[in-house]
Amino acid sequence: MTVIKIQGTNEVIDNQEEVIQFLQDQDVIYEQWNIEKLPVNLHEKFDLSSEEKDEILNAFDDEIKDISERRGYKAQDVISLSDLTPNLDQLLQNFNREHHHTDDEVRFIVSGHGVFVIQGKDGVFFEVHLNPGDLISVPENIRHYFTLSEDKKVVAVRIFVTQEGWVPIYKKEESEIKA
Ligand SMILES: CSCCC(=O)/C(O)=C/O
Ligand SMILES: [Fe+2]
Ligand code: NI
Repeated sequence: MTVIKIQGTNEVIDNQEEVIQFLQDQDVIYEQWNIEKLPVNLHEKFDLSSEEKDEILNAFDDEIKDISERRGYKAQDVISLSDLTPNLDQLLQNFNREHHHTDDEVRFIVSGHGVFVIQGKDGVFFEVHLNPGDLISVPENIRHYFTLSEDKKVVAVRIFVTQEGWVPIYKKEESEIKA
């Protein structure tokens, strides 16, 4: 179940229809893909060989092709973050710093959990708590950051237009900096 928490308030949205409506109002793409397509040997597996990463991409090939045709994405890969990941702390420190990208940021959660914290249209950040089978796209130029959940591990498919459009831009635009 995907849950949204509005930061700085006690507001939690856990009704799935309301979650979908909330994200749609924020122009955040949210989809659920059938996670049962993941081969059993890869369930909750975090130390992945490049062959196993390809197996994940193959398992969701139809869905990846479909969204790529709809949205113009050109490439995909698989990222795994867990205590087995070299430089996990450094990677998490970077993901955890507020930033934006010039392309949208598409992530499909395969195993584990993750939390995207996204700046809403009213300026208030909201947390999206994601589970296996959830796909999210943070819109281009929208400030956000990412953190792991309590299990501290995730496998995700990353789908993108270009590597350049996906570079994190940490600094805020001058116009966004309040005096
Ligand atoms: C779920 S993938 C890890 C987060 C990430 O790749 C990213 O770019 C966050 O902004
Ligand atoms: Fe990002
Ligand atoms: Ni769970």
